Amino acid sequence: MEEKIRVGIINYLNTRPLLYGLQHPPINRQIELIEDVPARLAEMLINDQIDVGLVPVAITKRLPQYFINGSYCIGAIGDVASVCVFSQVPLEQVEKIYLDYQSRSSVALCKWLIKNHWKIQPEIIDAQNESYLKAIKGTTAGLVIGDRALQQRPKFEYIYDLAGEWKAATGLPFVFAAWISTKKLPEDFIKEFDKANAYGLSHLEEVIAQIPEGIYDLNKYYSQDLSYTLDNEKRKGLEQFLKILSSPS
Ligand SMILES: C=C(O[C@@H]1C=C(C(=O)O)C=C[C@H]1O)C(=O)O
Repeated sequence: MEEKIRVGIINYLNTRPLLYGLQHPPINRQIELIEDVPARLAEMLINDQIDVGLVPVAITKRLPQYFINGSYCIGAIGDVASVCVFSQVPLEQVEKIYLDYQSRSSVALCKWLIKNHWKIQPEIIDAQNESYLKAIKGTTAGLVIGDRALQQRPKFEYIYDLAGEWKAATGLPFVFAAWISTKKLPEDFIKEFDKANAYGLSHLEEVIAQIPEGIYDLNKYYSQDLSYTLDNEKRKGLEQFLKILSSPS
């Protein structure tokens, strides 16, 4: 039997439509799915433990060569809802900001926004584990991504959505993660893989039906907040972000 292609995928709700597609035939027979948080998937790609992964685009600067596969990504045209700085006070009064240890792209974006868009000078702390969520209070704010961000939303008066802030700063959509590999993948595989992504995205009702009802409207999340197509505008946004990351700050 042919060896399976190891595919790393984020274990948040944001990927569930893509996951749905990948769990269906024929692609499901060709791949082994490995689920983890974005920062861990990035390490797995760097260490050759996966062949392709929906990994944070910010880590491409650590790869000697890379390929962006297919026509789908985790992106947003405006507010994304699940990547935000949460605070009890307005940004101008914030003294410390914790950055999410599960993230790579949003951490880099947040640092850039702090310096170039918000123009504030808080102390920046890299969170090490989940306990930082409890430290977000008073003049201490925190960047939180994924499902945990959706859970934080009702608890905070001030919410700064990073995709919306990027859009305000640059006029462009933002790409958080894309299907990145360090080696060229077979063309026919990419074609099937892309079809599977499209299949999942065209079955949102079924995807949502599999998830227990929570605190956020998933129909809105999948069809308005997140934007999965890696179109020209997103590629422009991605290019601009990668340029920022490679320029000395
Ligand atoms: C939209 C999101 O985008 C994510 C943010 C990432 C990052 O900051 O590195 C990576 C993958 C995505 O899961 C989210 O997590 O909610």
